[in-house]
Amino acid sequence: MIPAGDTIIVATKNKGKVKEFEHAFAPLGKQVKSMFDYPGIPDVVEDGSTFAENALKKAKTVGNALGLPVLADDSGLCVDELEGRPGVYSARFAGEHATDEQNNEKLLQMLEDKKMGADVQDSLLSPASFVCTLILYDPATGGFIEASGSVQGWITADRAGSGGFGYDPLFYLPEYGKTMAELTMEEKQAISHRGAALRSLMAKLTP
Ligand SMILES: O=c1nc[nH]c2c1ncn2[C@H]1C[C@H](O)[C@@H](COP(=O)(O)OP(=O)(O)OP(=O)(O)O)O1
Ligand SMILES: [Mg+2]
Repeated sequence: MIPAGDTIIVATKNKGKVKEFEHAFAPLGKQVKSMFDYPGIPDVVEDGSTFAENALKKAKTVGNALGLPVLADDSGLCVDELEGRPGVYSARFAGEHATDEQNNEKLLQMLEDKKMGADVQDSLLSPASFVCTLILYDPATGGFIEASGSVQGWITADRAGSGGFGYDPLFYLPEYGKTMAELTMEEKQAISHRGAALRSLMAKLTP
């Protein structure tokens, strides 16, 4: 049930996600609308304990309000040395309305504090993974399809790159010798948690 028509509504207020969805859906001839196109829809309180719970809450709240099928994305960064944090709290790690920059600072600070005293002078601070859960929800039936993806890398103290968004400049991919923020949109889509989740969702939609 890929929503019919030439528009797909994504229940997000994140401009970085919007760009990635636009890039992914353009080849399918679908234009992306986001919460920037529906300013009347109130913020969804993301109080779930899993990415799936939060994605479903965003999808249902927005889909029911609009009476149209919507796609929602809940995603985040899970850092091994921090026992999986910030996880579902990634967006507000440094506070309720934290900027990407503030969240990145807090993450590096915590990891560097933790590493103090260790003899390793390594810029790679901890293994980590990005995780994304997508939900496509249809308010006409109440039904939804869920798909997830993840990608493994390392948190680096040597931040680099200006592409992408969020924690991308800190997320180092050893096999590329680059951070996620140094990849092109095509490259990021090919390996990212969101790219993987989108491919999984597509596979579930087209039997
Ligand atoms: O590809 C990514 N590259 C870098 N960082 C990323 C990525 N994907 C998620 N992240 C980080 C950003 C944010 O700190 C959190 C998502 O939080 P999340 O609640 O899903 O999104 P959000 O609040 O920015 O927008 P919205 O809820 O309106 O979709 O994880
Ligand atoms: Mg959010």
